Amino acid sequence: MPTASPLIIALDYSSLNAALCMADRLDPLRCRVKVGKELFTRSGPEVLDALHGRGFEVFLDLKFHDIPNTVAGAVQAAAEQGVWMVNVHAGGGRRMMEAARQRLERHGLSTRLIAVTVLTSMEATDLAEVGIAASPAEQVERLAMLARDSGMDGVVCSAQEAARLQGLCGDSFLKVTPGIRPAFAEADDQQRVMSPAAAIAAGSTYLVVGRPVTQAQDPMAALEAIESELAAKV
Ligand SMILES: O=C(O)c1cc(=O)[nH]c(=O)n1[C@@H]1O[C@H](COP(=O)(O)O)[C@@H](O)[C@H]1O
Repeated sequence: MPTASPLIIALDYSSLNAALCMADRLDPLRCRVKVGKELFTRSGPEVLDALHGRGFEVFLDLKFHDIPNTVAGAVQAAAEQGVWMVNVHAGGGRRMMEAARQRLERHGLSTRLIAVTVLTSMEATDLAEVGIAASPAEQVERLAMLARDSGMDGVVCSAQEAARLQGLCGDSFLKVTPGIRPAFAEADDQQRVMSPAAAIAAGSTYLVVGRPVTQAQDPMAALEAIESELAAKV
């Protein structure tokens, strides 16, 4: 039975053991989990089997960005390992995203496929340095429309852009929002942040939360504080 919770806990750990210790304290009925580049590079697919075995739905966050054929193969490989969601970079363009979508369809794979727009660690000056004159909000909007037209199920964006995308792309287009910072947490390297309750109110479908929980002195208390904040808003 998939959880109704919008929370995705980022298991950004440097070892399989550390990630599974955290997972063992979490409840698959109350959250999903995310496996990213560091953990996957260290542990390989074993971590996916271990998390699936514990009943978690897994977002495999490897942000594929390459030529269409390579990305299509990587997305197929992820989906065949049973992950719930996988992502690519929208900046890889229409042909790359369409190839990934077609590959999943051809093999009857139902893994959710989403595209990263503008990383939540970036602000306008970072975009300017890589030659993008648009504001983060404008660039997110552009890439979200391209992602939608290229067959993506949704996008990764900051919650600050979620309300605008809700209007443009509709309810069923997933808005997966990292950069979630409850009042008790530091921003760390995130630039475009929002609190859990504000993010849901803005139209986020899923909230990706890492360090505010995983680096907290008491991770379970931090998670419960976020759950209470969300429950108070319902
Ligand atoms: O695709 C992602 O998950 C992602 C995209 C993005 O724009 N920003 C972003 O922070 N993330 C991921 O979301 C998680 C956020 O973690 P914390 O900043 O620790 O809450 C990390 O695992 C990032 O890799």
